[in-house]
Amino acid sequence: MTAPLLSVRDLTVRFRTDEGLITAVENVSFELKPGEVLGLVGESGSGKSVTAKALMRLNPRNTRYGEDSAIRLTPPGEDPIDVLALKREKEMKRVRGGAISMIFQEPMASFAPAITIGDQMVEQLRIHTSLTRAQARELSIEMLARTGIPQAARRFDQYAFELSGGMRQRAMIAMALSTKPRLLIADEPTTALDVTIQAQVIDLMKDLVREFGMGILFITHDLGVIAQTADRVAVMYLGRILEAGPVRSVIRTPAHAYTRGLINALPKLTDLDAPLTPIQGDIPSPLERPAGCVFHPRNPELAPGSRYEREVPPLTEVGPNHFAALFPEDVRRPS
Ligand SMILES: Nc1ncnc2c1ncn2[C@@H]1O[C@H](COP(=O)(O)OP(=O)(O)OP(=O)(O)O)[C@@H](O)[C@H]1O
Repeated sequence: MTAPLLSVRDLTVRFRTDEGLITAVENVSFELKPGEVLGLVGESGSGKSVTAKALMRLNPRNTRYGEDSAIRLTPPGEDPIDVLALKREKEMKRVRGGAISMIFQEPMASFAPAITIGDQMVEQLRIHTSLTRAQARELSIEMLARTGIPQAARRFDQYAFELSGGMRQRAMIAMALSTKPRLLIADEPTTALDVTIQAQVIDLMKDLVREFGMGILFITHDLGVIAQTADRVAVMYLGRILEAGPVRSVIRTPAHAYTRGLINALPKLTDLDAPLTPIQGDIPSPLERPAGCVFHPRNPELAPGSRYEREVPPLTEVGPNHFAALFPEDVRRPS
């Protein structure tokens, strides 16, 4: 069995604020193998970005991690890295931009406006590899070309604002992958792109995963994108994973009412007249997290006084490698 590249155990992330302690992520556990794409899906505020940033220790100073929380990164052939135990900036460099690269929704955020794309790529390679300047230049141009950027050598000398949106996205991916990270975190990387370019970028990422054997954590609120991209998916709501499993199994046979709600809220191309059915109610403030199952106030399938109002349901196996936050007696077995 392949050892997991990433193992997240009981991750709890809280923020100290003037209004009190905010719990953004609570007891989240998952694993990612080399060459695997794990989708993290959920509505705005569910804790996806906070989880991703914890993997690179990018959360701000007011962050408090749970005492039992552990994030372990094991790059193949290297010693494991206990990410939450890293103390100094120098140690964190091994993770940030080294073992892990991150790409964001807005590529402008990844590029400094007054430095050419090429200079930034070379700089990053010089920090994380032992390549000479000339070798770093050569590799950067090759990576730009690999991501489908025409005239890569000319683009290398341009600034981010000189590129179109789709082109910038590709340049960001080229930069993130040039250091050959073991894990790529992609936070809503295609949301701002039009659908054709989105499909191209997704195909490109899948090719590169296969070629480099890296793992990808793909974060999005769009289950449709996850269906196209991921091998496995974890569904988050208010800081908790409510369902996780192989992507087909979760989308075809969702076990949790929240996942069913997300699926029913998707437009159906086969029936354009069908009304969209949004999940009822609003996401509560993280300062007022519901007791029991965090989704219970919005769950139309629960009777008043249900156990889910008081007790946190465990992640129970509902199918092969497929888990949902349900008490075992509520798991519907296919008849
Ligand atoms: N530095 C911070 N201080 C206080 N609260 C924070 C901080 N960072 C994030 N939060 C809160 O943590 C919760 C989870 O935020 P997060 O950004 O991870 O959600 P998300 O699922 O990524 O949403 P989106 O899809 O909108 O990016 C939110 O309620 C957010 O307001």
